[in-house]
Amino acid sequence: MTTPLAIDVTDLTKRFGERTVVDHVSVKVKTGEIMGFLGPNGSGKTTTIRMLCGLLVPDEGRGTCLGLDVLAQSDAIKRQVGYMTQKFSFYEDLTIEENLSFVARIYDLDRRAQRVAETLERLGLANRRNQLAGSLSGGWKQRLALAACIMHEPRLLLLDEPTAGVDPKARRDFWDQIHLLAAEGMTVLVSTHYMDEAERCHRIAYIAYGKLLTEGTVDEVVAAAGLTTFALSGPGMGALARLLEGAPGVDQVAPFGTVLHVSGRDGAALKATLDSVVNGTPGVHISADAPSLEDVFILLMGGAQDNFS
Ligand SMILES: Nc1ncnc2c1ncn2[C@@H]1O[C@H](COP(=O)(O)OP(=O)(O)OP(=O)(O)O)[C@@H](O)[C@H]1O
Repeated sequence: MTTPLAIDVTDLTKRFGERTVVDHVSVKVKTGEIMGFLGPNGSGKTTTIRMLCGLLVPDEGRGTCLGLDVLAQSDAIKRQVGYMTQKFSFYEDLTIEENLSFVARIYDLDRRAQRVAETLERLGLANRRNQLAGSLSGGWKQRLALAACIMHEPRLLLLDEPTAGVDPKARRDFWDQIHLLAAEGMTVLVSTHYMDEAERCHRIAYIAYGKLLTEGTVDEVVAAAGLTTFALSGPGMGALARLLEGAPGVDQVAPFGTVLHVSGRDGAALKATLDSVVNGTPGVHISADAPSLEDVFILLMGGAQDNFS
């Protein structure tokens, strides 16, 4: 049996005044899939996500979200969406449980006490139910925010840069939780700038200047970029980086700690440049390396800027 599509949209376009902010974007997301949206600041990720779930009406395009028409049935879609924005707010002098009860009342949910109890349990907040929200660390605050937006049992969860400013352990816990929700059948759309978050998504889409440049699993996106990458290490990496910038076959030079990643789409030209430039530099070690997602995104961003300017 094939998994049904939670999202199936074609040519979504949004203009603000003269500017086309999202330009004919087509996306399919399966039910229970975690889809990450990446791209430079202001590239249209949030606008795309908001159109996908009925929060914003597209100027062009068509399609369905949760089996409902994104143009004609946006109100019905919205009711089945949980949206965790970057800036979530609580009453700091209310406990976790009181905050959730308050949210349940605002949204006029039925079975309020039961929903609050179930959500506390589901997100591992039950032991802390009496703790004041104002005294929580960043990671627990974020978990409370997640609890607040899944209490009405949405089928689609939108996370806008969910772990900005949260420490690595809390980020990992948060992502474990997101995977549990997805395994229960919730579809999740995430916008992020973090490579480690991207790598936790089932699929990713890269958007720049309103255009969808690539999408797929991390491995597919890396393979589709067709990059050859070499890792250089040894003395004088700074000087070597300056020599290699813009040389034939070199599309990008990026330091990763003490190692220099040098990448290009023309593998033979890149190898020839490295042979001639690095030859004669004593102590420099070169090895072929797998391109990282970050290498690919930096390249895509550079290419998009060239096309845009
Ligand atoms: N309601 C609006 N009216 C006018 N312009 C808008 C509106 N909403 C967004 N924009 C503009 O559209 C562009 C895309 O914004 P969007 O928030 O979708 O980008 P983003 O990729 O999510 O960015 P970031 O990574 O910075 O959050 C930006 O230039 C933004 O200023």
